[in-house]
Amino acid sequence: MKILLTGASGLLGHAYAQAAVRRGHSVTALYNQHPPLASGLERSIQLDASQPEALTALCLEHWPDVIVNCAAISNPASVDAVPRLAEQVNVALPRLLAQVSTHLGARLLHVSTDMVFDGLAEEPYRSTDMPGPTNLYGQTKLMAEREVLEHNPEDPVVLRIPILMGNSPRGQRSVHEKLIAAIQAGERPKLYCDEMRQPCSASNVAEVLLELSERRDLHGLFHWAGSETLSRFEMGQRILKHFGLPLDAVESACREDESRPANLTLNLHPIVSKLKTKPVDFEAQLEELTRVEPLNA
Ligand SMILES: NC(=O)C1=CN([C@@H]2O[C@H](COP(=O)(O)OP(=O)(O)OC[C@H]3O[C@@H](n4cnc5c(N)ncnc54)[C@H](OP(=O)(O)O)[C@@H]3O)[C@@H](O)[C@H]2O)C=CC1
Ligand SMILES: Cc1cn([C@H]2C[C@H](O)[C@@H](COP(=O)(O)OP(=O)(O)O[C@H]3O[C@@H](C)C(=O)[C@@H](O)[C@H]3O)O2)c(=O)[nH]c1=O
Repeated sequence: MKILLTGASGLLGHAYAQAAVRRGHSVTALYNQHPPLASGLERSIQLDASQPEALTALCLEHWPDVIVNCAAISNPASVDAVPRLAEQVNVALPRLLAQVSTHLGARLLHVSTDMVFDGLAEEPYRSTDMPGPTNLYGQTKLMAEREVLEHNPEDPVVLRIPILMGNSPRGQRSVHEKLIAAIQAGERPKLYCDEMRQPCSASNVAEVLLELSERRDLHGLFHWAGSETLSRFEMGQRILKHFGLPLDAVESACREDESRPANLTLNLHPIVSKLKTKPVDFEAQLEELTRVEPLNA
């Protein structure tokens, strides 16, 4: 298949590009500031999502079978810092991709987040549960879901995912990379013992996205996550243990404000029983981590 991938230089986009190339698909990778590092790409094209005209022209010229959207201003602090750009990348871009993919008859897969929920539920969140984002990042991602489902009514996939583990292309993005860098910079990070997450590896989510790219019969709004829920403090302790670092290099803390949802555990039905790809536990996610120099060092 001809796949057009946005956000190919990011943590998830890089993992998806590698998986899709391995499966023999033709991947055209879009990026903004950082050229993608995956090998075997058909083409890499610099394209700022805040300039929609160029993207439309590219889609019409390239006419992909599948469009996978991994581009975003991808965390709450960044969205708060650049709200206008976040609206363009997190909301206007998915809307445009939904409109163009409908016109092309292409399959659209859009990545969303567990942070569309308020974190107050007693039970794991189902994909039919009422969202209630507690920060601007979650609000932009929820708006994007609605844009995709409205403008691509045919057979879109919106996949909500949790915080991702994994080795990022430039070695600065993911949980263990940020944690170890802070410790190496002499900090003693405070990790929240009252913030529960269901982390998953970028490689496992990439496999799910790839399977869904190929399974046009499966479409709609789905949840995917790891098989374990743990606190951010527990995640930190397990990462330190994995790398043989002293456990007292971090300290336990409680969340200071309600903009950080407490418990975002997701219910993975119905998709978990329909896919060959299975959720991975935290140990398997740790095993993937290597403290390598950034790929483009
Ligand atoms: N990582 C996580 O823990 C989680 C991520 N998600 C979601 O998963 C998806 C991927 O996230 P993740 O891989 O972490 O993101 P990253 O922050 O690692 O990468 C973001 C990507 O978006 C691209 N991008 C940013 N701004 C623009 C722009 N103006 N024009 C074009 N491209 C742009 C970046 O390109 P460049 O760097 O080249 O500028 C990069 O490729 C996002 O939708 C995110 O919301 C959801 C839950 C958790
Ligand atoms: C988890 C955590 C964060 N922080 C601080 C560090 C940082 O300044 C800020 C944000 O934390 P993080 O960088 O982990 O980002 P976070 O706000 O947890 O967002 C995460 O969730 C999903 C939605 C994503 O999209 C990911 O990109 C990931 O950034 O909070 C603590 O002080 N203690 C903690 O335990």
